[in-house]
Amino acid sequence: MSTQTLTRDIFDVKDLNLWYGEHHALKGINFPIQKKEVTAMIGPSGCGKSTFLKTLNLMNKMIPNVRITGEVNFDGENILNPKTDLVELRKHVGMVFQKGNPFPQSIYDNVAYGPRIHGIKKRTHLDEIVTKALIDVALWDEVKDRLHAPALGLSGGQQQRLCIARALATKPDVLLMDEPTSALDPISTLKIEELILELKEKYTIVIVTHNMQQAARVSDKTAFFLMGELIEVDLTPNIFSMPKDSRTEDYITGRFG
Ligand SMILES: Nc1ncnc2c1ncn2[C@@H]1O[C@H](COP(=O)(O)OP(=O)(O)OP(=O)(O)O)[C@@H](O)[C@H]1O
Repeated sequence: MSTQTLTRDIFDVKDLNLWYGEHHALKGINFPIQKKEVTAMIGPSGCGKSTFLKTLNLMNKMIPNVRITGEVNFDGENILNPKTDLVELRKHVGMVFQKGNPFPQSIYDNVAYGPRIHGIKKRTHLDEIVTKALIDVALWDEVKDRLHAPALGLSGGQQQRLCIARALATKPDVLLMDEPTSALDPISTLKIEELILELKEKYTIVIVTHNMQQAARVSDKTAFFLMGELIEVDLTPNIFSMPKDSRTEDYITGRFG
């Protein structure tokens, strides 16, 4: 999969539909996502934000009874094509979940996990990758003296930064984040938000958040989902100050959801 492309859209999603059994969870989504921007997805519970996010690296492909139609073009290739190599795709499109979910291994082994899967065995090379990823998430100073201690001994906020480091260690192009701060205290949340703003220099970030202030603080574009439909996507200040659709306005002004 080439990481070179002439267009600024890293994803171009066309007429995407997804069903869980009979339930039509994503309805005709058309959504270009631009490189090196932060795109936030907001909307009431159950509107399909996580489902959409997971479709970008096919995390939901293995769920029984899922049917997906349309196109999810990543770097010019439709990943819905059955030939897509999922391990390779997830190397390029990493994911961070709601709650930091480190493996029950050392801090070092958590970060080295992805590179090892991709065949990197040389200790000096792994050391370099682990150090860089931990520096990138501003965790290095806190853990450099205990790299071989269990990752589960870290605080919740540190665990979440470790999981971001683990995702960064395979050098992805895109980082998908599913409510990455919902289980964190305000200070840890602030650190992750600062990190997102730094990471967007190098990565494309797509984030699901329930926190509209967070979307306003960290994202360049905001997409509003409602009952499986993408109602509108625009520059974040436009969505929060002059949304085009009355349903977006009702949601952001707290009239429902
Ligand atoms: N594995 C699954 N099997 C069946 N239905 C599912 C599955 N995952 C999600 N759904 C359904 O699909 C719809 C969209 O769910 P999704 O998790 O994408 O919404 P969301 O907007 O991310 O919600 P929340 O904000 O509460 O996390 C919901 O009705 C949900 O119940």
